[in-house]
Amino acid sequence: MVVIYSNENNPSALKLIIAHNFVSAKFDLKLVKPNDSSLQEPRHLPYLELHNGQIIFMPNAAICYIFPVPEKYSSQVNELLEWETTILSPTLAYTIGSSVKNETLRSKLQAALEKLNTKLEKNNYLVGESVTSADISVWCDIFPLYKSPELSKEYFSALPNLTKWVLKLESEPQFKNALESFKIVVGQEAYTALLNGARYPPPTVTNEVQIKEKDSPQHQAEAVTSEELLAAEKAWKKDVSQLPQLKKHNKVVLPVAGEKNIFITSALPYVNNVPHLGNIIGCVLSADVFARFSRLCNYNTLFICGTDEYGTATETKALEEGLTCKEICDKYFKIHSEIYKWFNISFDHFGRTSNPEQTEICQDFFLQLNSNGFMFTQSVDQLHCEKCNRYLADRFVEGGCPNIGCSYEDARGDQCDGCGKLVNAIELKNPRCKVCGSTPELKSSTQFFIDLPKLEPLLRHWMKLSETGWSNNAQVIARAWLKEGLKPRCITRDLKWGVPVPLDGFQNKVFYVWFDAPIGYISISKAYTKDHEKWWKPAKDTQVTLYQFMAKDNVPFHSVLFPSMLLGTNRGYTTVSHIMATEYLNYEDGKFSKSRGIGVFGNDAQSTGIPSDVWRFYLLYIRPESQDSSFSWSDLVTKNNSELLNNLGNFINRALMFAKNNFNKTVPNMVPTSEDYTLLALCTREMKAYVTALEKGKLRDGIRHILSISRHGNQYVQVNQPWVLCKGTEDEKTRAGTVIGICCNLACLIATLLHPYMPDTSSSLQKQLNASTVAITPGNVEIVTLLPPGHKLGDPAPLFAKIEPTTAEEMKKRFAGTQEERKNVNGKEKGSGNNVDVKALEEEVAKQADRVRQLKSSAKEKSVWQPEVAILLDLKKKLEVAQKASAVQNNAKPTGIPNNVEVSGTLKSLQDEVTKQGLVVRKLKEGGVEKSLWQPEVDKLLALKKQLAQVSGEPVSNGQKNKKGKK
Ligand SMILES: Nc1ncnc2c1ncn2[C@@H]1O[C@H](COP(=O)(O)OP(=O)(O)OP(=O)(O)O)[C@@H](O)[C@H]1O
Ligand SMILES: N[C@@H](CCS)C(=O)O
Repeated sequence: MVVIYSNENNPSALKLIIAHNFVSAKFDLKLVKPNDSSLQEPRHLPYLELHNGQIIFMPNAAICYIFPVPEKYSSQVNELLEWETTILSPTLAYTIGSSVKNETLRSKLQAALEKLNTKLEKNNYLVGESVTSADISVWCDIFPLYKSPELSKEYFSALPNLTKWVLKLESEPQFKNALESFKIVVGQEAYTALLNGARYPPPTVTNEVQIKEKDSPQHQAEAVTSEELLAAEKAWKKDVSQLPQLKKHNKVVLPVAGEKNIFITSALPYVNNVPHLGNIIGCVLSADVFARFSRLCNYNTLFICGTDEYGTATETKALEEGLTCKEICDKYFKIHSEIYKWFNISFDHFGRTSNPEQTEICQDFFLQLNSNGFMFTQSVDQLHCEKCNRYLADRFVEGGCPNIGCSYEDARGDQCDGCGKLVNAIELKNPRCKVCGSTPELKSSTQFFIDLPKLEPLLRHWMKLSETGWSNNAQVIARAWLKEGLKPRCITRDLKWGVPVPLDGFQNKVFYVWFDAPIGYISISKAYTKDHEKWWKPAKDTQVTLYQFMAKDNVPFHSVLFPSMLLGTNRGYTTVSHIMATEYLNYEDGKFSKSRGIGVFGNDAQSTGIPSDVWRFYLLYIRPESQDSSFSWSDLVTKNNSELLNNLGNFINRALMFAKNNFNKTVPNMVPTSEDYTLLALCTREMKAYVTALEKGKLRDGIRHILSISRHGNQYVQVNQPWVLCKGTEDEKTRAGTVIGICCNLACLIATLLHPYMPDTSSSLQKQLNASTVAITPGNVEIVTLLPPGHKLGDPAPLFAKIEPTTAEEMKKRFAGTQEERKNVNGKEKGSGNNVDVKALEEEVAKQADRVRQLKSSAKEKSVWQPEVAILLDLKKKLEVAQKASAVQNNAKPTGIPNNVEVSGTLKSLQDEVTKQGLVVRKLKEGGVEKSLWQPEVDKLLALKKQLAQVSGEPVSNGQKNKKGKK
């Protein structure tokens, strides 16, 4: 059951109730007292508690969760919601809620209402043709204003569209019903409550709470307790020379007795393609943020990963590219390594499962489990293709889905993309070999099985002790597996590419990829250090905590199969204590897919010119933590421009520029008042919540707490107006110094907190502050004076650049379809379409060149025009490809193709020919035949590839000959 928790009269709760009235799902509403000790930290009311215990605190996020925004309006709605949070709501609170009248704020409120009035000139709703979250949120803000006759007269009399809209919504059943069931106060009282913290109820009774009314309006609509205030003051005055220093990172990290030893792995990516954004956030990026945070806490941290190179995913790719499996692994290992480097993933070691250590450890594991009685053999029916003379691994066979109710024709041998369910290859209807298309036959073969039912009692006992630290989905998935009862699992295959089974009679078989893949964690750490057993079999006085990051589909293997293997050896291996599994990231509401080439891939991200830190930020901001989430280009642009540029960047740049221009790049003398300690107390709250979130692996929440600190900072600057104070009396000048000094210190704190999320930005900010990263002490989170008065700052520079909103549409177009289709530049094989594409691209290039020229001549920073230059270069490259392809089509047959190779006319059939010829070459090479026999076939393959390259405009994908430069 989803529950809305609120105190009485809370206007933000009204928002959630209205949103709830728009959907059929039924939630519970629980009215609570702000000082109820069972309230979830940080006790912001209202909040939404989901089925899985997840809490959503931000009212706008909760509205969008309850009543999702239609995709096509998401960017407009998000922009309005952002404006509501940062401008409308605080302006209302300060202007109407404060007893002190302020003309500047009054006109700001008037301007905000006028903006809404203009928006509603031609429309019935703020966005689109029906109510969205934006209408609900804004309406609840201004309804109490409209309901006060006096205030209504003052603010609404000249705003007919806005008035009409308020009344129209009030009469709609969802609004009417909510107002009847949940009373709110109207008029000034509503906004005073907002200003004084009704929205953020304090944890203790009101008389202990500092609610201040001064001459100027408060900078926060929140209250802090006297304890929080005292603690903030004490921390600020602390002698910082005693603080723990950040430990130096050892070249080889080993666990140490008595210390916190954190061992982190991220799922080992297959080498069947470039990783896409889903793979990146699901595994390596999430693990990286956690590893960086762990190092910031001075924990002894080891982070390893590597490519998962065996199995049919590799074989399929090898066939597709006409390379050997080894060549595919080498090629993609390099590509993966480069992409992760670009994303700044801080592995201590990035290895590969094709290393010799893998064979040694994997075979040893098997023999040990076998001798412990956890293996048995059994005859298995498998599909065999006579024509290819091989057993067909799951990925090499396709056919009709056997699952009831699904009629998908192209189900894979392991899983059906139509219904998403697992498939047993031998049950496929009308199976066909993916390589040659012929119908395979059923044949028997003896295989090894791991006896999971026999291991089940050990596993159950272990799981009871371990699962509490797992993400919720990991617990649910693992329990579901156990509930069904474990079944034996076949762990050998009749394939060549893999770790050979080390037993007589089985030499032609290899281990199934999911038996060997998790062993990769051990072999990769062995490749990193010969002392790897200190991590895997720690001494009695040394505690190692293993965190494993992955997406949900990997959970069964990490929660059931691998632990069973480890327990079954009975050698005291370290087992996982925290399975940190994400849900799935979707691509603009479709599914990312590596094998099908759908979505944005690591190299695509690089080619956009958007810095890797912005990618990291956005992926973490939308991390699919408790449910699937969607990557959307327009949302990426909105979040960059609102959160990074307008919020975070604006706060930091404002503070540092002000210090440069008015205080000679030096932290001024600071004389903090209780108002400043209130700010510090609020930021301490956010910092504590940040540490708690990160410790639990709630990376998505962590970044929001950093953004809240800069939001507090922006409000503080806005209210204190140091630019005015600076021109005033000596006291006012001192006050300006205090404000700016505190802001520089908050910027320094942000630089540290940002390090796990945006390492480049963090170090660039540190350079601007002339400071270094400080350690975080999770047991004692406080804000100290990191930059004392007199500290010399560096040179300020903008941290983020605006991304033009038009970029979203451009990128959406550019990355539509599959990787293959993109390479083909909008379907060259359709013949006449080509010249049109060339023309369209020429126009795009001209337009983009103009944009770049204008930006450069407007003397904007390089960081502003650089992304646009990258887009231009990419467009030019595409144009060149399209021009070449167009020339090929117009000339019927490309030059340089030997006569024995026919030009097939279509790109698709050429690709098929390359795949088939690749298979012929591979079979000959792997079959050990003489070079004189396979060389002519290699030549034919190269000629075909060349022809394909000319038609597709892509460079020839090299075989060894090219690599060695012999050609
Ligand atoms: N959309 C996604 N969101 C988050 N994690 C993902 C997503 N897709 C895959 N992963 C994770 O990335 C890793 C590699 O996945 P995999 O190679 O199977 O990619 P894939 O795109 O799902 O493959 P395919 O569609 O080709 O079967 C796995 O740990 C998987 O859980
Ligand atoms: N290669 C697997 C993970 C192995 S740990 C995957 O990418 O899903």
